[in-house]
Amino acid sequence: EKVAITKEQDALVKLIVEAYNKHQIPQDVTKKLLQEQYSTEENFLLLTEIATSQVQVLVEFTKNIPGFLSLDHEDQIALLKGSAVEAMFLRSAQVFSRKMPKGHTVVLEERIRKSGISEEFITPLFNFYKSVGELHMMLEEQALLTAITILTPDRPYVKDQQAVERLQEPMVELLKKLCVLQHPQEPQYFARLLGRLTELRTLNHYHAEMLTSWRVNDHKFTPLLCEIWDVQ
Ligand SMILES: CC(C)c1onc(-c2c(Cl)cccc2Cl)c1COc1ccc(-c2ccc3[nH]c(C(=O)O)cc3c2)cc1
Repeated sequence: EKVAITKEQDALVKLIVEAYNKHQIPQDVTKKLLQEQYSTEENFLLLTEIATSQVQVLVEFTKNIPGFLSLDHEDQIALLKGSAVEAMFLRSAQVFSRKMPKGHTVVLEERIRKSGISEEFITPLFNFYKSVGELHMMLEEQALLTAITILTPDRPYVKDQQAVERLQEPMVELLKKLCVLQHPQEPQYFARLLGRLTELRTLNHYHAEMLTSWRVNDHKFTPLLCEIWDVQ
């Protein structure tokens, strides 16, 4: 039967996209990608600054997700902590595929490759970036997929999982409809998007190892990253 977006769904996607566009890393932070030195230390410090700014952006985006602020406050924290790494992988991957301002993509890749991350994590990391790039996601899809990732009910320490499911389900239904409408020639497109969420979960594991190896080499993180990643 004909798939159609309801008035409510149209309002929801507009709210999510507006929040997604409104909260971006400030230019003065990302333009440092082109300016600072290229030592492993400098790269790590710059990526730490960008990640910290990205977390702040993520928190603001999350607060704009309809219904999120009505959740139990401890569950709000549990969802943010549980999804931060996945949301940042998704955001940095989308930025790669959306071709950042002149040359940022190449420079960001260079700095990630030379920031003290061991080779065994570099490969899955850039495979993920490539698989997201190949999807050529539209802005609405990127914004909804990020909101769906954040509203994952089975994160550690979430008490009222049903309340989170009630927020996530309409978003998944909406994304499914959008995929059918915007990619009619590719019936598997929605399934491929959800496949990325599964791949994101595996990256969480790699990231925990990345953090450990950085800490072993006495790398310092910012207070916000320590809080959201439970390090130091
Ligand atoms: C603490 C640092 C070293 C760190 O630890 N893990 C990761 C880490 C890593 Cl490498 C990979 C994936 C996830 C994490 Cl979470 C990072 C660096 O994290 C980020 C790197 C880049 C970006 C990012 C996001 C949006 C952007 N827009 C632009 C622009 O130019 O417009 C640049 C940019 C960069 C976000 C997080």
